[in-house]
Amino acid sequence: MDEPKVTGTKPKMSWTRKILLILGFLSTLAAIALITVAVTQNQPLPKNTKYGIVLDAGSSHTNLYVYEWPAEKENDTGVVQQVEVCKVEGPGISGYSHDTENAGHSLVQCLRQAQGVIPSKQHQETPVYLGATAGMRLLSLENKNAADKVLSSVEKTLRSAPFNFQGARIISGQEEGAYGWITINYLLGNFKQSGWTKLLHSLKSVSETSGALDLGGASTQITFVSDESPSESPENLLYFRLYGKDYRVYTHSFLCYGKDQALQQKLARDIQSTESNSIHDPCFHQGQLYVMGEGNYEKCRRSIQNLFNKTSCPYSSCSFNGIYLPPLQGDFGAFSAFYFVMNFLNLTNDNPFALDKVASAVQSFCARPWHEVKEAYHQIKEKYLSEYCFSGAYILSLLENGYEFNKENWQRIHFLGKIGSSDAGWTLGYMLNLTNMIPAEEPAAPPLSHGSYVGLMVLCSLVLVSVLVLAWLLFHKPKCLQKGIV
Ligand SMILES: O=P(O)(O)OP(=O)(O)OP(=O)(O)OC[C@H]1O[C@@H](n2cnc3c(O)ncnc32)[C@H](O)[C@@H]1O
Ligand SMILES: [Ca+2]
Repeated sequence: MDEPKVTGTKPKMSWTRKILLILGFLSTLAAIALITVAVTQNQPLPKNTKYGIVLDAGSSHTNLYVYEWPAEKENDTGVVQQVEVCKVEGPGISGYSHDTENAGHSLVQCLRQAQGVIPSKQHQETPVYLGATAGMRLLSLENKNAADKVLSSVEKTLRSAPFNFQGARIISGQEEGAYGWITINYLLGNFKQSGWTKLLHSLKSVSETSGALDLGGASTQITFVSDESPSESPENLLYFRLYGKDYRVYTHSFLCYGKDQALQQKLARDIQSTESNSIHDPCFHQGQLYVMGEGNYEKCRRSIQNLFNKTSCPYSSCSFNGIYLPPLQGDFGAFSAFYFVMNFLNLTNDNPFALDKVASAVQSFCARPWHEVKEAYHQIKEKYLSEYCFSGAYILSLLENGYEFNKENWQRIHFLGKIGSSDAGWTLGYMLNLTNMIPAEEPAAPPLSHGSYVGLMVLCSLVLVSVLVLAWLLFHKPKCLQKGIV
């Protein structure tokens, strides 16, 4: 058998193989360079943060909120968050009706605090808004001139701050309700309508937004999506188109049914109905000063119930005072004094209690003598402490007798103070609206994030190298395999 001839010269490489070899080598180098550049050089751009300030000029006090958000994502839902809150010293601005000049001055310290939070080079571009609520609504009804002077005073101070002043005005009860509803649903991510969330929402039969219950010092609001059609009371309806979806929202604001005004209404009734010189009030702890507390929850509930006129209703259903209320729909977020009081009584939904348990907890608290309560909670401001019994009973009356929550739907109320880092309240929704940050249509899909971009680069490079290596192996079969010699 002839042996294969062995010659001293190496077999010559074909041109195709040479080109492939060079290409393979260059591609490998390119892929290594790409990966190195993607991982080491392509860092995300420095964060471009924007800021906004809203002052909530409530009846009991003013709060200043600073919000921040990434500039490139401002139209996304859920990206704005609270970074600072400053409680203004002293009363709400309506408390300056006899000292109007000083209303503005009271805000100076909190404005300084905001200057410390926001980088100075961004002060001029940062919008600042002030919205006044029920205290100023009442003052404006009683004394329009004093209310105007208070507003001019706060405007003067806000204009002299280094921010971009955008207005100081009294907002309506409907706006207060609507912006509170927008705030909590924005923060809860209920407006998110992309990918899986969209699919889930379309499968869910329950309401996909949460109703809002706000209890202030001078007014209270109830706001929720209502499918009741046609509405018996169109003036209570608002229509929104947010992130590509339509919402039909019922809202009502009850002036004088905030917890301070309700207490005043009740005490005024007590005074009218008493013949003696001192008031015996079942809503205050026994032994309390000024008002002779009786610590009687049941009697307290009965006397509060008189504040809600349920005798006439021109509609198929009413809350109270002849105001239309459609059937309650979905879950509710209850904030401001709803939360302060229930949180103090340890009755928030972190440990959900049935309605009768809540009532008996308030009952036992009311029954404790004042000296014992004062000793047990000496760290709590006496004004708040002395009123928790009344406030607990008032909240239950408002929810049960006013809005007709019952033991079946009670668990649908969630008492919440904050959502993430942001306080629940109307201010965030107000700013989102005024800065056009809640688009009517869903924003276009965002471009790739930095992480996804790097990942994709690495993956493409690896695929490229693998393909070239495979091609090389196929073309570069050892001679023996090509000739079928094993
Ligand atoms: O909305 P309006 O009616 O204008 O009032 P407001 O904005 O001033 O009302 P808040 O929600 O700030 O407070 C509601 C009530 O709760 C009281 N309050 C505030 N902080 C509290 C706390 O920590 N504990 C108990 N009560 C509190 C406050 O005095 C009011 O009576
Ligand atoms: Ca308020």
